[in-house]
Amino acid sequence: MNFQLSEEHEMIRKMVRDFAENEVGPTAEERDEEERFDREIFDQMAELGLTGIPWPEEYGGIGSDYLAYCIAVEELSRVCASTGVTLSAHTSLAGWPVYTFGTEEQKQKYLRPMAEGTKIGAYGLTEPQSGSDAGGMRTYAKEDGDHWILNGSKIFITNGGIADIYIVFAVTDPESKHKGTTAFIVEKDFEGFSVGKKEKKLGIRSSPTTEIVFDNCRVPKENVLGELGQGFKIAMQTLDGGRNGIAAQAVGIAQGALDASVNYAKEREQFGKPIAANQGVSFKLADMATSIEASRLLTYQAAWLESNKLPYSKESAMAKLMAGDTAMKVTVEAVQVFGGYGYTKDYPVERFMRDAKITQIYEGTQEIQRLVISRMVTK
Ligand SMILES: CC(C)(COP(=O)(O)OP(=O)(O)OC[C@H]1O[C@@H](n2cnc3c(N)ncnc32)[C@H](O)[C@@H]1OP(=O)(O)O)[C@@H](O)C(=O)NCCC(=O)NCCSC(=O)C1=CCCCC1
Repeated sequence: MNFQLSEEHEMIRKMVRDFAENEVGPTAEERDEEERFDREIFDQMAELGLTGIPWPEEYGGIGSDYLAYCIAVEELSRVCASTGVTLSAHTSLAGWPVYTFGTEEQKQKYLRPMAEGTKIGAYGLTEPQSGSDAGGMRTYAKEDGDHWILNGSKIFITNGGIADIYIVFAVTDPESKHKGTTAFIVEKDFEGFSVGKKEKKLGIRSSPTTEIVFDNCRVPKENVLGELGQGFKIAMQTLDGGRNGIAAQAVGIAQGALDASVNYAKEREQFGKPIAANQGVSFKLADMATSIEASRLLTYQAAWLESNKLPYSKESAMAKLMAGDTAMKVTVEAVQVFGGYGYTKDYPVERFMRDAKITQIYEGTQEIQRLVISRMVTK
């Protein structure tokens, strides 16, 4: 067993950290305030190869692995969780299903531009009536000659409105329950596709979250992803890998909050000494650091398993559960270390705290992670 990252992984971490600190961090607070997505940052990520980390060069990627991708999401989220999730949804939720289930033609047409970063990807599963119960979706697809006609809507779509390519799930055979769902690749310019309401959110405010609407949306038959009726399994398998990305995002948020807290605790003096000299503060920092390290190890393990084509559904759910709870706990503690200043926008910890909350909700709530884990440990 080797816990040392490879030279390639260390190099990717250093490259992304430099980029995050110099290009992403300085505008994070402003973009959060203005709820503004910055396409230029995405384009810079594309130039660095970050938009296609795990995909082979033949599909426009840099041919690295899922661990390198998680390290990138972690480092981005250490300064800006919105940028972290933009990359996570783009890679894990849009790129992955095309790479795994797409035909050669679909990979060249859709994965390549996503990997090269000329197009942005998104994933549409959740509907107003079906969140945790993903199988309860109502978006319906009907055959019409060479096309499928989609009707319905999806909500809470990360990268909604900025994405060019949407991986969408719809019922093609209502009689067959889970086996009656099919995955489609929908382009933003397809007739009948539109972007609906944009959400105003507590956190990850510079990552757009919207509704997407299908009003007799015409999808060519060659845009069915995988087999007819295979959609639910594609959706679930996609989420397994997506959870690694969100676990990495949570680790990054928590690390950013810890780093800020350590610096502050060493500088801030009360009663004639730095507050870090008090065990009431330094023990908090010790607990924060320990939970982050445990979350990181679970996350890297899940990403390593995925990279090595070993089963990882349980491990990715565990990583997301542990890291999401850690991010929430650590960021609340970070605000406490900063005291009154932590509650203001003069320091980043209030943003980290707001951003952390979503990691306990999306890509499956913590309760759904427990459901997935408990089903696997009791089977
Ligand atoms: C886990 C879950 C609650 C399960 O459901 P049920 O009990 O209805 O389904 P069940 O009876 O477990 O299964 C049906 C078939 O499906 C196969 N399968 C299940 N998991 C998997 C899997 N992991 N891999 C392969 N096959 C799977 C299962 O074997 C069965 O097949 P069979 O009929 O036996 O042939 C599922 O619904 C879920 O997960 N919800 C959370 C959604 C949720 O997480 N959104 C998140 C939306 S996206 C999002 O939040 C973000 C997007 C952008 C970025 C940020 C976040």
